Amino acid sequence: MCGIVGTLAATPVNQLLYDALLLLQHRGQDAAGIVTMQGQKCFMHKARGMVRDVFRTRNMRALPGNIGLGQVRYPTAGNAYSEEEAQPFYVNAPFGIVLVHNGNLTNAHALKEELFAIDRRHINTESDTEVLINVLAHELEMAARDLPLTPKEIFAAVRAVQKRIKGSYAVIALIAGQGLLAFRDPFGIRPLCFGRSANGEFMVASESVALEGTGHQLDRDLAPGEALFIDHAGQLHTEQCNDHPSLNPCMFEFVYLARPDSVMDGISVYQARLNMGETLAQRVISTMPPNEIDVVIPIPESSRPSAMQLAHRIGKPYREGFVKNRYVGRTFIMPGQGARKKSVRQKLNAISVEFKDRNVLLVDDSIVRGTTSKEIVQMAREAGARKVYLASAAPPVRFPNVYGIDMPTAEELIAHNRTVEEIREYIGADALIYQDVDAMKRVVAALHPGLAGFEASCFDGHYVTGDVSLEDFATLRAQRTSQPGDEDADARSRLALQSGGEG
Ligand SMILES: O=P(O)(O)OC[C@H]1O[C@H](OP(=O)(O)OP(=O)(O)O)[C@H](O)[C@@H]1O
Ligand SMILES: NC(=O)CC[C@H](N)C(=O)O
Ligand SMILES: [Mg+2]
Repeated sequence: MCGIVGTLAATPVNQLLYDALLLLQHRGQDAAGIVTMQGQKCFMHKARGMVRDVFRTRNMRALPGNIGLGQVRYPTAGNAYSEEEAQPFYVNAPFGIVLVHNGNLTNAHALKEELFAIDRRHINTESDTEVLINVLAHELEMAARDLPLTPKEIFAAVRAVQKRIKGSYAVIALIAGQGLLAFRDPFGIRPLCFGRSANGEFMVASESVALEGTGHQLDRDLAPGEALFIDHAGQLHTEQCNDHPSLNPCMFEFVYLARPDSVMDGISVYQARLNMGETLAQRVISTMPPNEIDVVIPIPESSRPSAMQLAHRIGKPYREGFVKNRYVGRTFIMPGQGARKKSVRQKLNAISVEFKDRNVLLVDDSIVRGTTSKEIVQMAREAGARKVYLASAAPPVRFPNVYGIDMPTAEELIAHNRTVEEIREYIGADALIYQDVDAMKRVVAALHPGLAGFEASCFDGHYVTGDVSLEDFATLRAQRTSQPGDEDADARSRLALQSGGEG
């Protein structure tokens, strides 16, 4: 789940893109990049790091032009440590294209070979986004006749792209001298919305919060499979480019990834989290007498709405027992377990008075590798808690994710092949209560009657695109367990395949 944004305005867009990327920073902390265009020329700056560190004044000055796009990266394919895989990507032919991508292509490895053998295109990194831009470039070349490109030709190219690429993708691209293109995968797994400012400036972004925070009003989400093209005159064209679109947004966006003040596919993320708190409260009530709980304490940041609603429902006080160091980023989206583990204690500190001699119910939005919960339960005990109960607003995370959340192997998941009792023991809590998967789907779906379902594979093992092969699992797993500077991902991928594929 990276954060992507694109904009077309009547004045320079460099600051606008920077501001939008800051609003999307929670979606990717590893690298950031912006491209602007003036006439036919592209100006790019990208590097590893957070937005504030990547863009200095001199970099901002070197980004002229009234049209541009940007990305904050959370690496979920390819190599997390490679500067070259920071986005945007650029290809010079045809026309000059730059592109940003949120999601994961599950067939990137096969496409890479196909691109070389048939389309004569060389891919120089492990990034699935480099594959994607080359597929788009090839299909645009096939569809285009004369300049300027027509929306019809562009949408024909997107249609052809959608036939070749598999997995999840929300994409924004600029075609030099032509305009801004955006499209979304036919299952609507990754989010993408657009809106306008009062003076007609246009913005497309991963989350509505990026629009609102930069003075734009949300128009609507792109439909699954739909493409949008804004030509240089600012004229908006849209077209459905898929014959079988169906809306299955990623459940993990509602659980953790998105900001609570965003509205995605018509669903308020905040309301979804409140609803999860409500059903979690019912589980708590049916598991243990609420009288055994003195206080409900959220594990900051993402669990707050669910914890608040849970406390309200069981009639117990909601208190802030942990203070978050606001200068430490999100732990879960850091690459590498070492960094994640170290930063939990740097990030959260307990306020002893809220724990001393009390039975506390800690609430988190999710338990993935168990890194946070294990530390936090220990910290609650050290702060003097009598009993430490833990509740998770999401069900157990048992299956790897291939659509843009960095959990490529089952073994790293604390709930994989473990019973709830075994997980409780590992974490060291006195009781562990999980959300029910069907209840979660029901209460979030209730906020949008038009949903086909959810991409909730990490909870239920069902992969909505229906075409993820053992080889796809193995390739991703090999890539994502590679170390900095490790050139041997392909060899490991073959080994993993021989030894049985899926995590
Ligand atoms: O079981 P784990 O592997 O530890 O992963 C789950 C934890 O990671 C996330 O927090 P994070 O610190 O990333 O962000 P937040 O501040 O938005 O809650 C999430 O909210 C859980 O607390
Ligand atoms: N999480 C994402 O959207 C990542 C995009 C792309 N697969 C990358 O790893 O750079
Ligand atoms: Mg958290």
